[in-house]
Amino acid sequence: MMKNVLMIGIGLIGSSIALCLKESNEDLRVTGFSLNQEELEGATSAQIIDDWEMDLQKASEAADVIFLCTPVSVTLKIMEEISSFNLKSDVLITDVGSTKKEIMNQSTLLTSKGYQFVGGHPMAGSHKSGFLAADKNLFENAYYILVPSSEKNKQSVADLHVLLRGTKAKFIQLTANEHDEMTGILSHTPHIIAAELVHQADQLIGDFPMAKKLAAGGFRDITRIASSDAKMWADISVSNQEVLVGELDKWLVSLGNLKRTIEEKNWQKLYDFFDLAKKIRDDIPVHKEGSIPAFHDLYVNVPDYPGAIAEVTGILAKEQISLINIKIMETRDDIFGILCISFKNEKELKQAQTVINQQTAYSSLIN
Ligand SMILES: NC(=O)c1ccc[n+]([C@@H]2O[C@H](COP(=O)([O-])OP(=O)(O)OC[C@H]3O[C@@H](n4cnc5c(N)ncnc54)[C@H](O)[C@@H]3O)[C@@H](O)[C@H]2O)c1
Ligand SMILES: O=C(O)C(=O)C[C@]1(C(=O)O)C=C[C@@H](O)C=C1
Repeated sequence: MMKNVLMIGIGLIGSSIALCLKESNEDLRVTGFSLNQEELEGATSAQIIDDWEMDLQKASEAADVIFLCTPVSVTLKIMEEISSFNLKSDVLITDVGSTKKEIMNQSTLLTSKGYQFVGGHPMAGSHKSGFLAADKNLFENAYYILVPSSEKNKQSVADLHVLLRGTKAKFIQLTANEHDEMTGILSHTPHIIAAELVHQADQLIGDFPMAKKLAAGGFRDITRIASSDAKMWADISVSNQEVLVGELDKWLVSLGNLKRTIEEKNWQKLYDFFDLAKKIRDDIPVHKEGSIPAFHDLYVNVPDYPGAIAEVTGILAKEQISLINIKIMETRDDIFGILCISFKNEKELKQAQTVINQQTAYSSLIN
């Protein structure tokens, strides 16, 4: 029988999930809801959703499954709103928010009415927003965290595994506290630090306009996530306030210690600091399959890059190797560049290097 899935929010995550649902479930009708008609029409034309509705009550009451894919503060409000509707008695409601404690607390508004709620968070994403960035491969091999609201949720968790199998994600269960503690350190704090680094650099650029050109490798790598959506991150920071205040307190202390070590020119202590960080970082399996997905980057040296981009992408297309990102890193003022091409997994990265080596004279490096 046809199941009605309601996607509340059809941005990057809602649209990417919609594509995965449609890929692996034939008997689904996906309806989109948001406040933006242009977005709803665009996502329908792009065949991400089957139809759309701007009446939340009507859409929610017709749904068998509801995905809440809006910024966290909006999700909290919508949970309250839909809890007053006459939803189907067996409706399954889930969300994708980056924090879980507030969401799970709010879910009692739904579970107290007998509705099933399972908190969710696919641990993959991007600094891009909106349905135009939708990607059905976004969650492949990533962890998809589920937070059941009670023991009675077992069947709903199992139903979500089946419904979401097209994501090719790995499902794990955590409590809301475990989730917020870990993501606070591994995801939320890095975003705060990346944004603060950009603010600091902006002051420098005011004094030395030339600095913009020098903001190459290291700065680019550590600040990519500062291009993320401001509303999403303001919401996350407020929602995970307790963990983040604790984390930032620890940072203030450790940065103070580091500052003193540099003031003292204590070379050995600084060496040990960087050496230990390197050992720990090298041991975190961010580049291996099945862990937090990372971009698998190939750096191709292209002295005459305008023609080289077409040549390299042409070879990859011919060999049916899909790239997920391509950028030019200019290291000098004259025409000289390094193409940084990102792949979804290590296998495609290595295949790409092999065919580029075989079919061009460009040198390349995996990093
Ligand atoms: N972007 C990521 O990397 C990522 C990864 C995992 C989880 N998340 C979480 O997923 C959720 C969505 O993030 P995204 O990146 O898809 O955001 P997005 O900005 O791409 O999309 C947000 C969607 O919510 C809709 N929306 C906003 N306000 C609304 C309102 N008041 N009523 C109805 N709809 C409204 C927008 O129209 C849009 O469709 C957030 O809770 C975020 O924390 C994001
Ligand atoms: O890759 C990125 O751009 C992300 O920021 C993705 C990221 C993360 O911090 O890992 C961001 C927030 C989400 O809740 C989950 C994933």
